[in-house]
Amino acid sequence: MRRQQTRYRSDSIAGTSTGATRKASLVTSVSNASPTRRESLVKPTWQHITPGQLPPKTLDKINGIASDDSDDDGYPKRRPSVIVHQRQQSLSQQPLLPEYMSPSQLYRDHLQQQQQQQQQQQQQQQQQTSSQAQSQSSGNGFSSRFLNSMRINAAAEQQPLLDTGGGGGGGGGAGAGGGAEGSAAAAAPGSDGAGATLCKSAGRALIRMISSTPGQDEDEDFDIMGKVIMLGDSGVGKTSLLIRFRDGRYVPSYFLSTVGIDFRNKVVVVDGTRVKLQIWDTAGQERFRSVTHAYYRDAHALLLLYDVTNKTTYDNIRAWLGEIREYAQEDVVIVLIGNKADCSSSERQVKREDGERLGREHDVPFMETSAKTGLNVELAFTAVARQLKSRGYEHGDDGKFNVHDFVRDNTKARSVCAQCRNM
Ligand SMILES: Nc1nc2c(ncn2[C@@H]2O[C@H](COP(=O)(O)OP(=O)(O)OP(=O)(O)O)[C@@H](O)[C@H]2O)c(=O)[nH]1
Repeated sequence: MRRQQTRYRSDSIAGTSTGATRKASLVTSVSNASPTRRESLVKPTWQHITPGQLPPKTLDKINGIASDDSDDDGYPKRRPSVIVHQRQQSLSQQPLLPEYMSPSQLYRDHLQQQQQQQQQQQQQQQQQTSSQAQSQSSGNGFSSRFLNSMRINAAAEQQPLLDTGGGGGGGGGAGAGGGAEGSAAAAAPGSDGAGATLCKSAGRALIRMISSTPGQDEDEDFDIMGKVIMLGDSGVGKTSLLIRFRDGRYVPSYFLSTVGIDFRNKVVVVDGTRVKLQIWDTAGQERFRSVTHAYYRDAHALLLLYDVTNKTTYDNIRAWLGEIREYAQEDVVIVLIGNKADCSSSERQVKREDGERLGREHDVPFMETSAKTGLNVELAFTAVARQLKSRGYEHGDDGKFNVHDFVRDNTKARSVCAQCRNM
């Protein structure tokens, strides 16, 4: 299914959100930094990506990084400390949208665009209602079938995102997930590229705004809270992985792309300690990059994803690491994830060994996951939760948790799901 083509620019990483020339290097997520990690980082360069389609040829080489990442530039290094709360404390004061989202002109512009699009849709809807079953809508060229399917799709998508019951579902074939899939499949063939783009943005944006309404989990009690950000190219499966972890289900979303940024909370119990993960799902598309940069700085952990069926997303991991060095804290926990491990070997473009090598090179734990089958999804978030708990050692942990060992000991081998095998 066609997804919007995205072009990454190398200049998108040139500036900082603060305007300061920050050159602090991201040394490691653990205290004994390996010098090889610093030296192996290469200059971030983005490549073209067409999620869901065959990627363009990988560049022959990626440029070497300027080694001006010394720590003595005087930039104040703010270390994110794990927030330790007492039980029964509520998160109800949390803003619906964080205050530092509003200064982003990019995001405001985008919201404006969406409002215009929604107004257009409402007008279209009124026209359709008055003309009773007209098959083609007048005006901007989008068919009524397309617009209807978009509404159905938004409604179907909204349900699982709002559902905090977690109810197992799995499989993604039934209920709301199935509805989303069905409407997506119905809409796409009838919509041209521009239509698909509108649908991706408008549909998902609407969902995001609605689903950001404070939910029942805000009152959940916890001992430790950590902010986790999911990063990676568009289409690697960040949203799918989050939904799988949060709700235990897989929702195929063929042409819906995340707009801006959103978060979900989930409490993970680690040896009796309740660790609340505030998980931020970012948009992989380059046009939202400046929005998400603002969130790196106080993140405790980053899940950095690539798609094992798309080599370009793997190649871009180095550029992502460059951004992390630029914007995140030095001691942020990073977990490298190769998602869509359920897919067959004929679809696979990145070997597991390549992921392992990249992880070693940058001194970050690596695992392959599948949002579709659930493979290692819990592990990814549990590893982060354990690491955060380890840092909040006043709750009894000795602080000697080793995330590398934990991931290595608990990673399950990939399995190919029957559906993918038959694709
Ligand atoms: N086979 C398979 N498909 C997956 C998996 N995870 C995600 N997908 C599919 O990949 C596509 C993109 O998934 P998303 O979760 O929307 O990707 P994303 O990284 O959030 O994309 P952006 O929101 O654009 O940044 C969707 O069609 C998903 O159904 C997986 O583990 N296995």
